[in-house]
Amino acid sequence: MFPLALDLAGRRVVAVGGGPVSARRVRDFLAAGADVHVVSPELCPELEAMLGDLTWHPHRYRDGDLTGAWLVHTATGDPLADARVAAAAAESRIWCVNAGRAHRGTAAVPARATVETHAGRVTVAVTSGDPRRSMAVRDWLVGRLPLARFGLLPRPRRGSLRKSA
Ligand SMILES: C[C@@]1(CC(=O)O)c2cc3[nH]c(cc4nc(cc5[nH]c(cc(n2)[C@H]1CCC(=O)O)[C@@](C)(CC(=O)O)[C@@H]5CCC(=O)O)C(CC(=O)O)=C4CCC(=O)O)c(CCC(=O)O)c3CC(=O)O
Ligand SMILES: NC(=O)C1=CN([C@@H]2O[C@H](COP(=O)(O)OP(=O)(O)OC[C@H]3O[C@@H](n4cnc5c(N)ncnc54)[C@H](O)[C@@H]3O)[C@@H](O)[C@H]2O)C=CC1
Repeated sequence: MFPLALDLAGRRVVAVGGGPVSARRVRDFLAAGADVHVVSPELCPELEAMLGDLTWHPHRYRDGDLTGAWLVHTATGDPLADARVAAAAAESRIWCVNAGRAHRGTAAVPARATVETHAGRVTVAVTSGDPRRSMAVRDWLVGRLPLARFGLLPRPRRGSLRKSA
């Protein structure tokens, strides 16, 4: 895997599936300023609460739903549906996170944490292929960041050390 930082601002991200895993990632896509479209016949309460900030397509995934997307995320709980989404994304050369099957997508979400400093945000991202290990390494690293060594001052405010996941 090759780590990249994506500028999602104003860009269409299509999330297929309306459950808690989709909700967790959609929350962060929205925080990054993405134009989020959710394709799912139903939404969990966390996604319902975000309805004012996203476009909901209330049906099961079908051909054409990925049109215009820069990034696709699929978490339907149905391996066949996820595989269909991932295959359509690959066909159109759109990066796709397949949350149900790590090795059937073309991208993965690393464990992340953002520290606010006087000079802006510093984000730590860890990927290892094993989410629990990545979370543990992320927690260890971010708890020990020697900001002063880099001439940075922590900017203490509510949520200044935010695990984004
Ligand atoms: C490959 C990857 C692809 C992708 O991006 O989706 C992937 C795949 C899978 N995750 C699964 C399970 C869980 N994942 C989490 C949590 C996180 N998962 C994240 C990333 C990734 N998960 C990508 C790898 C990134 C890397 O390289 O490390 C984190 C780091 C980032 C984020 O989500 O933002 C986030 C940290 C949240 C935080 O920071 O707090 C938890 C814990 C929880 O939910 O509390 C569980 C339950 C575990 C348990 O129960 O033990 C399953 C099995 C599903 C099943 O079997 O049903 C698969 C599928 C598979 O492995 O095939
Ligand atoms: N990558 C990760 O970090 C993690 C991944 N998972 C995996 O993510 C997947 C989803 O998990 P949850 O959100 O808990 O599942 P869930 O079953 O609660 O939600 C699935 C959602 O997808 C919708 N859906 C089902 N078929 C669809 C289709 N054909 N088109 C569009 N939407 C469809 C459902 O209506 C529901 O809203 C599971 O495969 C789970 O194993 C679970 C934990 C963490």
